[in-house]
Amino acid sequence: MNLTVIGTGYVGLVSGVCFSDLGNNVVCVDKDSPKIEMLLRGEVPIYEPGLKELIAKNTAEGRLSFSTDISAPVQDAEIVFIAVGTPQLPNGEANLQYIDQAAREIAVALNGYKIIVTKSTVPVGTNERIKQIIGELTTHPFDVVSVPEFLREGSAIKDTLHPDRVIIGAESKEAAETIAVLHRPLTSKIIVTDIRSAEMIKYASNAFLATKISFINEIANICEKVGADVTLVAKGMGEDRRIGASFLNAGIGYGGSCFPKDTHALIQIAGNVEYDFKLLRSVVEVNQMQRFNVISKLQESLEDLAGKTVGIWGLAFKPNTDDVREAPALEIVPALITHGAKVKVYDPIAMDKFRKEYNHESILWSSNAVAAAAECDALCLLTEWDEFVKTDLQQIEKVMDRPILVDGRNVFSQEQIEKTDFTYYSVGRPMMNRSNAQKPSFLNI
Ligand SMILES: NC(=O)c1ccc[n+]([C@@H]2O[C@H](COP(=O)([O-])OP(=O)(O)OC[C@H]3O[C@@H](n4cnc5c(N)ncnc54)[C@H](O)[C@@H]3O)[C@@H](O)[C@H]2O)c1
Ligand SMILES: O=c1ccn([C@@H]2O[C@H](COP(=O)(O)OP(=O)(O)O[C@H]3O[C@H](CO)[C@@H](O)[C@H](O)[C@H]3O)[C@@H](O)[C@H]2O)c(=O)[nH]1
Repeated sequence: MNLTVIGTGYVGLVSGVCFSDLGNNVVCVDKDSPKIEMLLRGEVPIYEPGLKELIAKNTAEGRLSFSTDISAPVQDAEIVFIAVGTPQLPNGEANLQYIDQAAREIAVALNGYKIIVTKSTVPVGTNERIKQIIGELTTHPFDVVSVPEFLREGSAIKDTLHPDRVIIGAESKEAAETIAVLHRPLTSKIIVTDIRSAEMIKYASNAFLATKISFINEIANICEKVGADVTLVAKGMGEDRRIGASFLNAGIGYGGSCFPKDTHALIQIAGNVEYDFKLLRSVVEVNQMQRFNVISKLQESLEDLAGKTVGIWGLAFKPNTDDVREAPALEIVPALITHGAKVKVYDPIAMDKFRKEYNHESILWSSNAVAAAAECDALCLLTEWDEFVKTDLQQIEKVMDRPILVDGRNVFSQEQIEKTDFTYYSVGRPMMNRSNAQKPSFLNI
């Protein structure tokens, strides 16, 4: 099929590239000309494992191209995807200005029947709004279909090529069938719904996952007070198939471009119909507090942070991405500086993006993990990059001024810590050090 994708960000680029890899002809369009120029030079504007290779392969085979012009690609396409951003407005609602603009541009370019697929995450009723905007500007026939996207950054290609399910929200049976045919090579689990339900499935899914994270983080906070270990608790809970083991990793809370904005948007969607989504408001509040547990633990171990040097491992909101949108590091690093600390930071990929969002004279930008730990009074792990997880902690403690480690993602085991002199704080697990003999863990018996 001939496809055009409007918006060449994490979702549009990955979807376009994967559809081309399945044999479709795809044009990825973006109004950001430096981004398109990079792609035309064979460079990739975002970091996503495997993406560069897949772009090179499909451009070389002539199925994938890039453009800043929307007209010709829309005219040549049977299906036009909208994958533009829907960022958060100050009041929490989704900003639909990019959606509206894309809809107007598609309408003006139309030259005959097309299916317009919304992949962006949009509030309930937005696809009807897109239909109205386009309908007012064209006499050509078209259908609007909602196909919300569920990919995760860092595993976006795998998620796109092997989705758990594909949701198709449509008014037209024929349009739904065409979109189902396009997705059938990816999965047999295709669920067709009305458009409003499809829009709601996306927000409800993200809100539920965010709820799981805030739930386990609160359990972790209680575990710390009662002397239980949240990793064992999560393991025990997760074996119950009704609960499931995923998204029960306690830590410093969720970040990223989706959960924070989509939970706020759903609270607003509910509020607009006079429903107070109390549970979700608490999920957001718990998440906001959780990241500052790192600061409390540093204060517990160092007392006054003024004049201390703290190493930070990880700036991206999760591993395997360069995305720092709503990353916990963007609040933790400034908070440390406000308390008077010097901060040495290192991330394998996200340093440049972080620096664009936040820079300060109290930050030392380190070139590797060991350098970020060197001469520090304490070290905090904020993102569980493999590089940190596989580090030799004995080497790290040697380069530090004081062996204090705050692990915001629970990546190190009791056995690893016992081989060191670290005073080790994690989330929902007991503090460990040489003088604090731990009860054995029974996890592997
Ligand atoms: N990032 C994710 O992991 C993810 C996953 C699922 C769903 N989503 C949703 O998908 C949507 C896109 O997210 P993203 O992270 O890919 O955004 P992004 O900010 O990375 O990319 C959006 C792109 O759209 C372009 N754009 C905006 N208006 C345009 C127009 N009129 N014409 C052409 N290009 C235009 C921008 O220049 C930008 O490059 C959002 O609604 C988001 O909530 C994101
Ligand atoms: O047990 C867990 C799982 C995740 N996280 C955190 O939650 C955030 C989000 O992680 P993840 O969901 O893996 O990444 P995203 O790329 O933000 O993907 C989410 O948001 C996307 C955008 O809507 C959806 O498409 C995906 O299905 C949804 O998982 C990150 O900060 C993680 O560190 C935890 O703290 N504990």
